[in-house]
Amino acid sequence: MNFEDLKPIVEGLDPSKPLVMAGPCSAETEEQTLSTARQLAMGGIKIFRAGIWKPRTKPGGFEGIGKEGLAWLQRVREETGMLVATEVAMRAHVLDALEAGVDILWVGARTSANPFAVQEIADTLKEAGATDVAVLVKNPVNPDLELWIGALERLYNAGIRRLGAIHRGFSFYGKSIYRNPPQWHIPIELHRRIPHLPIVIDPSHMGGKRELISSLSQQALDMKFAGLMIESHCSPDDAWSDKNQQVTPEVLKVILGSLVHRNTVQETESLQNLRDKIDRIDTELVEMYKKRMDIAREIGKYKKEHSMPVVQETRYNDLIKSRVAAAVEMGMSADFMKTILQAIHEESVRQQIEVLNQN
Ligand SMILES: O=C(O)C(=O)C[C@]1(C(=O)O)C=C[C@@H](O)C=C1
Repeated sequence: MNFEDLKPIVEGLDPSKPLVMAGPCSAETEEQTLSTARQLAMGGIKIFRAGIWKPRTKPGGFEGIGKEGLAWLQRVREETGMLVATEVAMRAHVLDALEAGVDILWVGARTSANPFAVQEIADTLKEAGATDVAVLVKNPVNPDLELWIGALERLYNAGIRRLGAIHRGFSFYGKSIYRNPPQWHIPIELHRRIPHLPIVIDPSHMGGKRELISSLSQQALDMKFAGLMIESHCSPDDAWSDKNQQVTPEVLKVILGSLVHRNTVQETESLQNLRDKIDRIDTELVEMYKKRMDIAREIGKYKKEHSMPVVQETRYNDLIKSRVAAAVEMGMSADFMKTILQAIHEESVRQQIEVLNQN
């Protein structure tokens, strides 16, 4: 599926600028919704987001104001002229949101991980003849690119052409500075696979902390993603959900104003020279890997003759330790070097198993 006939998420916005959606995690009261919306509109925001139905991890928390909040979104639309967006997770949400004239629906990370729920949303939109509404699909909580693409395909098959993706980072068990680590290679691969699909970055959910919003937004722009969805609340510390990751409209304006837009497409000779150097180094690297694999195969023969197991943990651990230390010394990250060594080791083991199985 090539998604070639996609339409813009919304009409009338400058396509050379990132699309910015902002608003509170949840619509809590009419006053909080409208006050936030008015301030955002004054700051130049054109798309207002607010959660009405909130899929929370555990029961007992604030699960969204429900249908009542849709009337507040309608008021936001009428008063400020902003477009409005909310999350839908099932048929009833879709029907209520469509009836209220919501412009953009998004499918949340917990829902996009469930093909039955996504299909229900897609079928409901098709049955309602609402294929011109914009739908953004958040990545599934787990880093499964195919599942994410599958969700997009279900909506595309239902006739949705104002389609986009939202990258909000992936669930993670353990310690990380991020609430949902970005794992940028996954949205980069999504862009490679579906180049026409706009991908909006959600730094609020990625970082989980307001201090990280600015740097994550800058990274998103530097990687040329299509837009940003940032949580903004008129009084973040009093928010009923996700208070740590929301900023006031005023702070949001400062963050957006300080982002650097690197839009130059012109390529000079000096850039070409640098790229030529990288090409040569990459060629050398590939040749070096080949040499390394040839030696690994020789070791494979030795292991076959001496009935030694292929994986040698002590050697492998020593090797990681020394290479990682050297890389860190040279200013590279330990994770980067570990990832490379793991990939090399995997291929080395694969080659040796091949040797072992030869007659
Ligand atoms: O030193 C060995 O025994 C090897 O087979 C080489 C090698 C490697 O690629 O560096 C591969 C597999 C082992 O687990 C350890 C190291």
